[in-house]
Amino acid sequence: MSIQEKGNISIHTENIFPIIKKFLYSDNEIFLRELVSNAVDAVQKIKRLGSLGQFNGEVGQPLVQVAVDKEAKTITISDNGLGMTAEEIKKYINQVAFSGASEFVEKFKDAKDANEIIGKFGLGFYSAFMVADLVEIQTLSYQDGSEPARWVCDGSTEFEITEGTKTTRGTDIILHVNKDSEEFLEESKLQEILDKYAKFLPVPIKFGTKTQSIEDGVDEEGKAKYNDVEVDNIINTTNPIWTKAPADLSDEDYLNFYRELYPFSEEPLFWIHLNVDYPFNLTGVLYFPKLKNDFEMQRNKIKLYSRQVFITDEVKDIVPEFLMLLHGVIDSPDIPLNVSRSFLQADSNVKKINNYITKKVADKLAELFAKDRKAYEDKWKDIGIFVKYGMISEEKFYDKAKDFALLGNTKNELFTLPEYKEKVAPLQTDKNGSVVYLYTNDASKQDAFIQSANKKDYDVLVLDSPIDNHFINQLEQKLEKTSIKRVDSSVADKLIEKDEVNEHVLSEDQVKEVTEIFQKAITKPGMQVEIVALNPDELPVTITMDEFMRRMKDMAAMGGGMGFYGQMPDSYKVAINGNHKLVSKILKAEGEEQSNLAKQAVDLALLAQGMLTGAELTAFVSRSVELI
Ligand SMILES: Nc1ncnc2c1ncn2[C@@H]1O[C@H](COP(=O)(O)OP(=O)(O)OP(=O)(O)O)[C@@H](O)[C@H]1O
Repeated sequence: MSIQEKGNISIHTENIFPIIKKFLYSDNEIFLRELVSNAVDAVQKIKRLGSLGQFNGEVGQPLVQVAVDKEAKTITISDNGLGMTAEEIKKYINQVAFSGASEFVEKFKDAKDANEIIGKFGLGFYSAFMVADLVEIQTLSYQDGSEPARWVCDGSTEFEITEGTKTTRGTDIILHVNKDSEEFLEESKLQEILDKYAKFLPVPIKFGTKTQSIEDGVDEEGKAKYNDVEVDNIINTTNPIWTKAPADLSDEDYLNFYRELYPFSEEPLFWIHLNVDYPFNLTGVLYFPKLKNDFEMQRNKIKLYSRQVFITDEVKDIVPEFLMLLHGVIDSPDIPLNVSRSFLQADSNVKKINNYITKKVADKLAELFAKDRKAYEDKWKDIGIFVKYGMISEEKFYDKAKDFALLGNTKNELFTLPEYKEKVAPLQTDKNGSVVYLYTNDASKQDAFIQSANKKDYDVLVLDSPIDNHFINQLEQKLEKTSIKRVDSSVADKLIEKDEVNEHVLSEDQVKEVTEIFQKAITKPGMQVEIVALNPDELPVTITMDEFMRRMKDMAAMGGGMGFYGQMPDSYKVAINGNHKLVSKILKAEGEEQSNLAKQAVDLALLAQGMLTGAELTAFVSRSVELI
């Protein structure tokens, strides 16, 4: 066989392959994605040429094959696509689409992974050199009178084009796998990579064969007979549901697809089919999962595809942050995959896509709410977190969600924001005209406070998830004339300040005396005694932390830039109900009996707050035993 041409791949300066290898080593598995998608492209091109009447031959059954030969240490990717002439190889393969290694290195400085550069430089084909030290192309073009061509290159800038041996239309890419990459000669490894990147490619991809049991007539007893036969192992589904019209799909189709993507997950709550072609192209299906407690585990479950080729499951900048817990697939050829993250954030398509997804999610929730409120309420436990997170982080989402966000109270009733305001405004408006919403973040711990509030016919919301602190702040900013207080931030009578005041039964001197007695009885630091005139039915002693102080401390603890408050010692109010009969009893008592009664009352209040521990708890128990 005579050599037709020897030459240099047109890159200036030195060899780029060592650079490719060095920089891209971490995800060298993408060579298969690149070569298989080139093969798929070639098959689709011949189909298109056929339908345009520019190719009159037999298009045949489109097929891409991946084969491995362990002995020869080769991986071959074959297609029956349009093939290439020797001229085309020179044009498309030899002229690497950038001007040189120096530009490459310059541009690649900020890139974090191979994805970011491979496509950008039209290097898809050359990713083969990440795993092979010799790459061979055997190809036959569809064009009339074409000769088969062979190209071979050992990873230097030198190549060789000769006559080829291919007798049917299409291309074989043969990789002679290098020493470091022998793991790719394992079928299981290749299967895994194909599953990851090629599972939904639009052309059937064959990877070896598999045994299948098929029905073959009946036996003497009339029972079906089965025969084991070898069939092609087609690794992909060529038309996944996101490429179809929603009208052609049933709920079962969506659920099956979900099961295929996340085999061991619980059923999703509902889903949204995305489908736009202007001003950007995007299709996909997003599922609302049933949330578990471990949110981190559930992030990064959205897979990003470009024309059915898997690209990444890091969709952080494409999907709004608050929807990162959704699962599913997004497919868009319009997302720039080959640029750095900071560029992505500024990209106008990405912004539009972000807004579109947010809007679709809001519309879907509004629709579910309007169509079947009961079903929506049943799901609220799971979707509440998305909705609240969305309301906090995206203004536009807040505006839509304010009509379908729900607030739940300690009686397990759910209200929309307007409904809740209407419910509580009559009783819970303070003397300044502000409506006060009360909430608990731990209903069992704050039970005594909840009961006191309920006695006054106040309603208490349950806002006990980690996101609720932020949600409360957001609501206060957005809702007019509304303040939100934790139910234990004050004694019930003072939670909502009214004009009417309870009469004190104590004289001024008695107030002083009671204050002194209790101050002596308290051993914990940071406790402020205050004598208040409450309903005689209320508890004699109540310990509270001021709402403002508590929030500042919570924020400091979460690293919210409130360091100053974080360093402040805890400070509590000890409210003594001057109208309680125990207080008159204490006033009448003397000496040790008096101080013991006061101590006992304070300890009971501490106990109710879960603040009585250690030696103090032990002392309380012995004192209690004495008293009974
Ligand atoms: N299997 C094939 N059959 C026919 N032509 C091919 C095949 N593989 C590669 N080519 C040709 O070689 C060109 C270069 O391929 P390469 O993968 O380097 O870049 P690309 O596919 O154009 O872009 P990218 O892969 O970066 O998205 C292709 O555009 C195509 O014309």
